[in-house]
Amino acid sequence: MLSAKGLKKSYGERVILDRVDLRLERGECLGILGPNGSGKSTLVKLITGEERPDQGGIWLAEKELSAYSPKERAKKMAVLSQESIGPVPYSVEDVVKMGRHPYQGSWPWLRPADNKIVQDVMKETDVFPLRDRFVSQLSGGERQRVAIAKAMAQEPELLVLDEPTTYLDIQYQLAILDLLKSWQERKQLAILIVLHDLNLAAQYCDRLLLLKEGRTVKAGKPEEVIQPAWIEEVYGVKPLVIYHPQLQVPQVFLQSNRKNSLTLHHYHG
Ligand SMILES: Nc1ncnc2c1ncn2[C@@H]1O[C@H](COP(=O)(O)OP(=O)(O)OP(=O)(O)O)[C@@H](O)[C@H]1O
Repeated sequence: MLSAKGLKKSYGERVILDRVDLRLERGECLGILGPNGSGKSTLVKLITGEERPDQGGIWLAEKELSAYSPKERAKKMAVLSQESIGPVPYSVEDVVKMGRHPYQGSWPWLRPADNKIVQDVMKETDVFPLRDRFVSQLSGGERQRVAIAKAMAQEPELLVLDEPTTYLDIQYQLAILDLLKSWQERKQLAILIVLHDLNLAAQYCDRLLLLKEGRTVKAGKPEEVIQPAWIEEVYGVKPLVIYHPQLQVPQVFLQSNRKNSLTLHHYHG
């Protein structure tokens, strides 16, 4: 569905991404991990065509990304950022309808078949009861569901998300990721997702790519990537990695670097 080879990007003298390769099959979820400033969002910008690489190539469904018109590209790929829909004064239904833009023909642009898709995705994402509300009146979690509904209405084959759960509480984080997972399985959707939460990434992603200073340090299945040595190399912290008792995926337990000194302090009264 998506492949990238030898991606390099610099801003001025600074190399932000250096020889990054990736491959994503239909129906697969690839998580991009790495510390602040490691180049994750820059990688996303290259893949969505917002920025061009200095070197290397990107292929979307076997065709070079730069060969797509914006409309053709939008039929293949939908993009969702942290705050993908601002507090705009449009109704939820109008925003979801915007997802049908790439399929817009001549007037009347929203055919009955388009309208049915809009109604169906609003029900699937549970925003149907909110359909007449202004997006500006919704909570962050509700807005993110609307953003997903709009992306679903676009009927992409690849969905690219940059930290979609950052501002959400744990209930909404799981709700959004579960929604994406079922969409992935039902439609064989390919997902490329930037996540900061290593534990959620290990649970939801089929493969992970770990970046440090613009380079791939490790790529592979969660059990290959979420290992103490790689985490320490990339983040500079010493985690405990334990397998989830029910899901059998690696989970990271953090412990403060100050733990020993605090214990000593306590001990000496
Ligand atoms: N347009 C730009 N011009 C100059 N430098 C930039 C530009 N965009 C990003 N950078 C720099 O590139 C580096 C990587 O940024 P990027 O946003 O890709 O990191 P990230 O891994 O997504 O970080 P975070 O986890 O904090 O969101 C940072 O040091 C950033 O300051």
